[in-house]
Amino acid sequence: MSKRIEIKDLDIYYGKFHAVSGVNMTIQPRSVTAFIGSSGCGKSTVLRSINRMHEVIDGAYSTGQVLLDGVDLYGPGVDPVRVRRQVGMVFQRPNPFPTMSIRENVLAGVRLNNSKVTRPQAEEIVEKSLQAANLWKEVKDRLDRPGSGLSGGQQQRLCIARAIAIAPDVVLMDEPCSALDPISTLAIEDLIHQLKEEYTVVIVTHNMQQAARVSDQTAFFNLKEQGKPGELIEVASTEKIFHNPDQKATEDYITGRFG
Ligand SMILES: Nc1ncnc2c1ncn2[C@@H]1O[C@H](COP(=O)(O)OP(=O)(O)OP(=O)(O)O)[C@@H](O)[C@H]1O
Repeated sequence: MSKRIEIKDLDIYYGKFHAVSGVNMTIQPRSVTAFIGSSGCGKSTVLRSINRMHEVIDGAYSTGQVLLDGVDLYGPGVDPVRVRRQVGMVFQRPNPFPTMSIRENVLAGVRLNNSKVTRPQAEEIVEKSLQAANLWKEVKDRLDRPGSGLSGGQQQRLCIARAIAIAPDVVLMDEPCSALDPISTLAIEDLIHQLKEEYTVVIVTHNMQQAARVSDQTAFFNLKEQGKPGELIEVASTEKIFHNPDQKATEDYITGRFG
């Protein structure tokens, strides 16, 4: 199920270092939002705050709210492990578990959440997730072979299958194509278009054309100056950000004048 994300007055710290300041934005269900901006402005940090992943770093914390269909992920009593079940994540480098088979890679998160999954249920989840990740046809005859034997692009689609196997509400992607060749990149971009039919998708990308191709909404982050926290400068439809942004800094970045 796809859910709406609302980020309210979000500040994020790594110990004493104030990494990101005052982020406010809404992300609609069944849409793709791209985070763009120069290196170090906090895109990955904000992305990771949407499933509380930044908290695994010692001393990291945040203030403000991240609401999923109105429920604050940082509210009292909310278990971060539960949050990570609702909000899946795909990383820059494909990271299948190398010794596990393709089948067991898809099921890894499912088994953590529910050890009682039956064999027929497991088979159904494997096929459905690999179909949804556009990988089924390529691997259906070798589900027992190691995930590490696949190409880089296939491994990334396997990681996407693993992320969606747990039926999350949101899929986060941190530069999912940066380690891939152009053909594999296009396969992942096609997949992102399909994923938004069922999920809320948020992607960090350094590739402007990719942001323009895959996203409905774009958020531009920037540093006011070195040493200051990153800020959300502007968020709007991708069409507007790329053709008629309100802020000069956005226009300068889009047109390659800086960043
Ligand atoms: N684990 C960490 N410990 C301390 N500081 C960190 C950590 N991770 C990130 N930072 C700092 O937080 C700021 C934001 O980093 P972040 O990785 O979110 O930026 P980014 O916009 O995603 O950058 P890039 O585009 O280079 O990936 C940077 O100053 C970075 O050095």
